[in-house]
Amino acid sequence: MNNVTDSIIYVGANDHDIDLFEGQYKVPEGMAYNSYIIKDEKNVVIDTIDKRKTEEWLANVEEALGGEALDYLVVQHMEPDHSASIKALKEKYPDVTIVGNKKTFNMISQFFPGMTVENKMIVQDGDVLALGNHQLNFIFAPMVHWPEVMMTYESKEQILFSADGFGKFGALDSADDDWACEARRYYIGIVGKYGAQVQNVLKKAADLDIKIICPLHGPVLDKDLEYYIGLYDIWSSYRPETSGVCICYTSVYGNTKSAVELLEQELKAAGEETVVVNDLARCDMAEAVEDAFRYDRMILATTTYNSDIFPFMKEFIEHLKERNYQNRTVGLIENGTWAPMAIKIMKKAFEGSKDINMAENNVTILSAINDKSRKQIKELAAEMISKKKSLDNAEEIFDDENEKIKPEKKKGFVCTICGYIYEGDTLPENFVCPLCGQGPEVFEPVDIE
Ligand SMILES: Cc1cc2nc3c(=O)[nH]c(=O)nc-3n(C[C@H](O)[C@H](O)[C@H](O)COP(=O)(O)O)c2cc1C
Repeated sequence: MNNVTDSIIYVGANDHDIDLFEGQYKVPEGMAYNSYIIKDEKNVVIDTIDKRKTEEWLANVEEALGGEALDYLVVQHMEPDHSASIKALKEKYPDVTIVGNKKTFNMISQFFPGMTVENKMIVQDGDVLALGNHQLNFIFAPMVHWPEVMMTYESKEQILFSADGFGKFGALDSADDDWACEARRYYIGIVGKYGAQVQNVLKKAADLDIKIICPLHGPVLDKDLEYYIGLYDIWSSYRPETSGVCICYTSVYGNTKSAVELLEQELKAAGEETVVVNDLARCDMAEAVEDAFRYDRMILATTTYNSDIFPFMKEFIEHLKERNYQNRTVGLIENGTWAPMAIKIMKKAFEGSKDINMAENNVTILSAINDKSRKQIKELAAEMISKKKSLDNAEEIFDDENEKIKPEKKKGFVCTICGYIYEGDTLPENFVCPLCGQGPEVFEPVDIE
């Protein structure tokens, strides 16, 4: 049993058997499902655990309670990797009071049909639950990444229980000690679409004095918190984190791949330090998506395929758009043997995306590289070098007195059910969300980058 502090005990479990997390993410280092017990006059467990580890978790809870009663279960997130063991816990501790918000209990009735919750506490954003010395402050975090999500700030020991926020892929006993890589792939994959909502939560958290962050996946974070919060601020405001070029390609017979290799050589010869290359047919798609968001520039290289683009490239672009890919420079390379049209199709795909700076010097290969396309590749490399952003001011613009001014944020309202964002200073009366049909009551004000 690992103690987070004298009164806060980790009761989660590692899962090394899971092959795909959330049905799509490869997790070679497994997953940790975290849960925490707070011991005080009233004892609390923060979230349950995936059904794959219910028995181990119940044993951990029992050991941590040491024969004392369990008074509360706080349900921060209803996704089954956290809520699946609610029924089992209730059977073992029938007097436990379940703490959640209105949406939580709607979902409980759906995931556990027929289960009655006799002892429930429905909390509002900002409500406080006193446990004795400890005090739980509930912070709603809608669409980070489900509608019902709330975080919990324990104000005596200054601990933020951050639900899925600040989590990462990988079991706690895995050899992987590079937090950022698997936290970035996890964030961009699972939370990436909801940058505005994460910014909302970061704003609320900025007013708190936080000493420890206890996420529902990955390690407890108890030092250098500004590093982790800083990364979340970059990721959730869709700013590039690292200067570099991410090249993602597909190639059936190797000619488009040769063009990518030539471009990579040209970029490195011109002094580009970081060039990462992903073969979309063979790489982990989530890793390629992570790279696309990490770097400030991207090259997409693909074959024309039955008058469309190659399937893996189509899938990749959809993954980027679903996660609001924006604020990047993009260069395109197409291959075609009788009617190349990949550049036209890829440009169209990004038409609705924000702040995509399409390169002027794109490349068309007619089956195999020739002198003309070789020259285009050199020109594209030169343009990508010239468009390198110095990231310390990438997101800021300088006025003529060379004063750093932040681009002003626009006002908007976010639907806490589906994440749709309405841009405008006021939300029209009786506004209905075009995505999920909910009314104005589910919208919250948000600043838009
Ligand atoms: C199944 C298949 C369908 C293709 N469809 C088209 C097409 O519709 N239009 C076109 O100009 N080229 C088409 N091509 C040719 C490719 O775009 C490309 O020129 C060729 O595969 C060489 O590039 P690679 O070596 O990178 O695969 C097709 C190729 C394959 C294998």
